[in-house]
Amino acid sequence: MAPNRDRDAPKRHGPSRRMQHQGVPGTADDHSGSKKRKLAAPTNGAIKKQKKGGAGGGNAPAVKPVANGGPKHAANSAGKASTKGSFKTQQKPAVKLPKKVDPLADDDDDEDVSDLSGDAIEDPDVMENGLDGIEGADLDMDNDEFDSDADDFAMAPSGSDDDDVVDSDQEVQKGVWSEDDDSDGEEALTAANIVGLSQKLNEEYAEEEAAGEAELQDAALQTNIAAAELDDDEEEEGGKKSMLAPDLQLLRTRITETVRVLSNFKELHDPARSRAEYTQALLKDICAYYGYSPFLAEKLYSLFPPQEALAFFDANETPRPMVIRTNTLRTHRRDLAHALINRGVTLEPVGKWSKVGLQIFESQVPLGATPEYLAGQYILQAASSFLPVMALAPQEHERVLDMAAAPGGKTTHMAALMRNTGCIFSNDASKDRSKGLIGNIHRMGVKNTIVCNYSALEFPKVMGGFDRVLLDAPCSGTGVIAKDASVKTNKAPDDFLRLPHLQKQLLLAAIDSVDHASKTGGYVVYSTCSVTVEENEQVVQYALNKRPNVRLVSTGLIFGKEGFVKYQSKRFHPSMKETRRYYPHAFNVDGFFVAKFKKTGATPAGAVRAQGSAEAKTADGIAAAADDESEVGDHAEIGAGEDEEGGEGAGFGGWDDNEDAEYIERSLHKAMRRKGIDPKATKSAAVRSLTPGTAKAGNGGTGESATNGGAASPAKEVASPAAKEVASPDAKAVASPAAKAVASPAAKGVASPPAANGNGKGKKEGKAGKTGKAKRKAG
Ligand SMILES: C[S@@+](CC[C@H](N)C(=O)[O-])C[C@H]1O[C@@H](n2cnc3c(N)ncnc32)[C@H](O)[C@@H]1O
Repeated sequence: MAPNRDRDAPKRHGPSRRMQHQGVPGTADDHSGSKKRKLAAPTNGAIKKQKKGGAGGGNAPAVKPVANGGPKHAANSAGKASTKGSFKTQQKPAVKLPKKVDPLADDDDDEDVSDLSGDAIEDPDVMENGLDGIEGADLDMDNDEFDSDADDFAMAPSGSDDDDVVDSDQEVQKGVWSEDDDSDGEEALTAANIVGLSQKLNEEYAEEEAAGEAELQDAALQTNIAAAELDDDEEEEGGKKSMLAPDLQLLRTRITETVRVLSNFKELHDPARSRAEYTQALLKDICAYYGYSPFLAEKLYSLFPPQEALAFFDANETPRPMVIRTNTLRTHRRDLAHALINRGVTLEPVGKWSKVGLQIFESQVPLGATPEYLAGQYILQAASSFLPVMALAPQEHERVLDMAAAPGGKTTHMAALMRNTGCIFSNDASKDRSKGLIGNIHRMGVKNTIVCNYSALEFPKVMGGFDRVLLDAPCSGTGVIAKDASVKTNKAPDDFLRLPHLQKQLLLAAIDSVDHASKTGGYVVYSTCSVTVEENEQVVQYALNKRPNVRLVSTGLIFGKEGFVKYQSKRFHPSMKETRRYYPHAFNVDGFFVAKFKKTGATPAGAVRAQGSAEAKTADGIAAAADDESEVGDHAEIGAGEDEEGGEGAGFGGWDDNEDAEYIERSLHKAMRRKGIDPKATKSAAVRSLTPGTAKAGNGGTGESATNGGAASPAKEVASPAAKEVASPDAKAVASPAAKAVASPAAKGVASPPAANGNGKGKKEGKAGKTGKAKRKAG
């Protein structure tokens, strides 16, 4: 039902969304909030960088359409202002591939380029591809995306000015992409791409024209449907739905008109109709036009003012641009661009905010099978997925945990930022998805990563004391509807209770796994590819309430909208402004949410134990779900559990059992059914032990209860030594018993007897939790 084209929509001025730059407009500077660390300087005649004048100077080269430049194809002036001058050359697709031009002049602005020894690469694939020199770059914020591994790459001594761009002689020797003349840099990329881009734009335009024509003809045929007949009441006649397809053009017109009225209600509304009536009518039309369930349409609509909501729904009809992330462990963006352009790929830098992303416009070759791909020089990754890692900003030599890591887009990005030093524990609950994770790690030359397969709820018992933790949480995927339109109809109210419940648990586990005393870190980043408040601000607020030892800090990301401090009747902590929301209509990236916490003190052992008890109880369900393909998608959730209020220390708390009991039960039943057990028919002790009511009366699932009999799960072997070895001071307090809990039947959930320790403690901790809540409650 969702239309592909929208003739009535206000014409976009500028390139189609696919062609638009992603993220921040070109005028933005580099990450302002971040200290930039520079890398090695050039050894042989550094390539000087000349900043382009004007706004967006040095931004990605623009490619203005050459022909048929109607409004739809006007260049995105904001993002591409700096490159207007280069356009003339595009008119001559004789494509004199410039001999001495840097195609990615933008890279020069921001990256430090080291001189690298040409014979330093181990990977034979890389050699085969003719990349006889690999250089790194200082790419994001305060992170350098170079491989500093001395075995692989020889780094030249540093010494350049921060703003200077340096490059190796090797690049100059490549001729085509010489940096000698930076002023030609943008032209070079433009020229190199222009044939493809022009052709693509012309084709797009022709396609749109043809589609428009067809739609007009359709509309002419359908004018038998009067506008009034589109009212739902009248759509049904004699209990039968009209057989006529809804007139999309009429619907669109009516949507636009209703939005116009709602945007200036006082002046424009019909006194006979209330605002609520207008809104209801609009939502019905939105459902009919875009194909959403009424429930989700309303949920998403309520996030924005009417006009913006419409832009959001529209943006979900258009795919985001395809983006690849350069793997700076293997190559340099400029080299990669060069290689791909030579293969007939039309591309340009993703935007000023990233120095590793390349936006793909067109490709003659499958991008998942090029020699460069197979050599691990890049990964196909949505631009928005760069953001959580940029916010986390892992440093070299740190210990980092990626809690929900498969298929590894963010793990491999982190490894590049850390230049393959330190250690990343890359965890995912799904064994199947972990295979892809392992594949990417190998392909991309990542050497500092240990892959594990736990439910992340089991951290920090498995191990703790990390310098940084990324929780890219399983979510509903309301930010990626353009990719997965099934989200429009397959989400129910239940999902927005069950998923947040799991997300809250995971976030507490993430916080408890971080070493607050880390000299370099002590940070947690929470992200989702969803835009709902339930999965974002509400989860973050929950963590603030339950863990007074964290506070929100700036993500350091230079674009994105502030998180909500207020949403409908809900009020969040004022620091929620530090979180960032991303929308397809605003930034041409997938919908996303990023929050960054700094941990300021240890989590009391009791709080961690209480948290752990619930996780242990549901571990079996989690394991079952983890390998259930039907459930595991990029935004699939695995497992949900319960917890008892617990933990030592005022202000710390576990779960609000009553609040969550219903969802937990449902989730447990679901897990049972997946295992082929009818939860109703089999009222076994095991099932009963998992139900919220009985569990509460039990032993709390602490270390003690965990040792009670039964065969150890495979987790035991992994968990015990690891926990002993690496637990941090605050994790240490709980490491041993907790590790046991992982290994024990309690961890397997159904097999363990209910934990003791219940009510008295629960009450006490509940009170403590309230104290924390009171402290944190937003004004
Ligand atoms: C949004 S995806 C992660 C994407 C990944 N960070 C990346 O960049 O490639 C969410 C992941 O969470 C995993 N997951 C779901 N429930 C989990 C749990 N309880 N513990 C650990 N991982 C879980 C899913 O298997 C899925 O791979």
